[in-house]
Amino acid sequence: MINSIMSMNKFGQYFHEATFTDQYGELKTTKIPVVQELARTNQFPSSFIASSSLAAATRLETPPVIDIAKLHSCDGYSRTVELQRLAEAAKEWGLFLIKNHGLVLDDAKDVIKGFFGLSFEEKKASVGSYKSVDNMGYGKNFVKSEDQPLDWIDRLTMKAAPALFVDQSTNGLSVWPNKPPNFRQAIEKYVEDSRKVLDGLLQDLAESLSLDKNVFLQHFEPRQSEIKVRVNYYPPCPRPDLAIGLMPHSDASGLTLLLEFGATRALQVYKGSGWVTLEWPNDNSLLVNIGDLLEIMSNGVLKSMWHQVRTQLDVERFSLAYFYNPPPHSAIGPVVGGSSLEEIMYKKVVVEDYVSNYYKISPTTSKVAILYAKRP
Ligand SMILES: O=C(O)CCC(=O)C(=O)O
Ligand SMILES: [Fe+2]
Repeated sequence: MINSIMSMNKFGQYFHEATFTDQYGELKTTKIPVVQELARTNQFPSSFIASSSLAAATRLETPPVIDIAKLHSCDGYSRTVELQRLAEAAKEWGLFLIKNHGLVLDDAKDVIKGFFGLSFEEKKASVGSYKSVDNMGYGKNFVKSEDQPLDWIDRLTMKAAPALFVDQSTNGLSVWPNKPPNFRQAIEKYVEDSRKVLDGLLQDLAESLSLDKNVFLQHFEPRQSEIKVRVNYYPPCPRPDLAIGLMPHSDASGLTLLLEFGATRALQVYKGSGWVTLEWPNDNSLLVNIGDLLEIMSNGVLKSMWHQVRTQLDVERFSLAYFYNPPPHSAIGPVVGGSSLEEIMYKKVVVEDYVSNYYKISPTTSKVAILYAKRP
């Protein structure tokens, strides 16, 4: 198998162009092989060998499962118990699965499969071309240099809200694919329906911490809050022992809602002192992550998680990560419970400043982006 490792310049045919600002402030463009095309021909360029050794996760665990029906229940006892479980999950794990959320996932899954089922040329034509410095569009995220180890992933990122957003960095080009023809409609429906679930969870999370139920939600102004949707495709990988699907990171979001299908046991979270592989029932469950912004807003009581994705030899995997953020120009800071004894861990930050610093310094080898908001 090892002789399938080849140098990158043999893969000139199918590539993404990643644009980044180098250490001297100059705009650079580099060519990145398209992993879906490499997987088709069972090729593994050495540029995909991860920099750190990929120790096998020692534990396989199912994250806490929160029942949305119980959170909405008229039965006060059921609701109180579920709120308590929610608080424990968000504090200890920084994530939880949700069930009985009422969301229909089939159309979103179908259009995602449909897009990645197109040929490379069709995919490129479907989304247009634009600079990817802002990590939008079809390509790769977090590419910052020509010699950085690459993730075994192809990604498609769109801004789904505010609805009328005109993005300067894409020079007016729409980053929504026009194939499959119902792609945008299906994802927008999923986004709008999910927003209600996330708004409810923001209230439930506040209540579970004995705070006023709107302390978090009030920052997510409905017309200006920002929603980015990132569709991740991890094709089968010839060397899952050497490559990483998605490098370790925390999300620079308020909340992230994650839908996965295809391979399971791929997402890992750093918990305690090691990586835990998440065992995820193959049903309608979705995963909710606490992002850095909610960690800041909760004064560090809720934790954003450090996570990564591993690849598999013969199974492909899809995921849709939905990043829910307060409006870019708004300022967020810790909401405290009213006790003057509580130590304030974070300062106020403007959301877009936080996010742009996050992208400026990523990728990082540990959870340091949040130091930007730490009080001295
Ligand atoms: O694919 C996954 O399970 C995780 C994706 C993710 O963490 C991200 O897109 O930020
Ligand atoms: Fe993530």
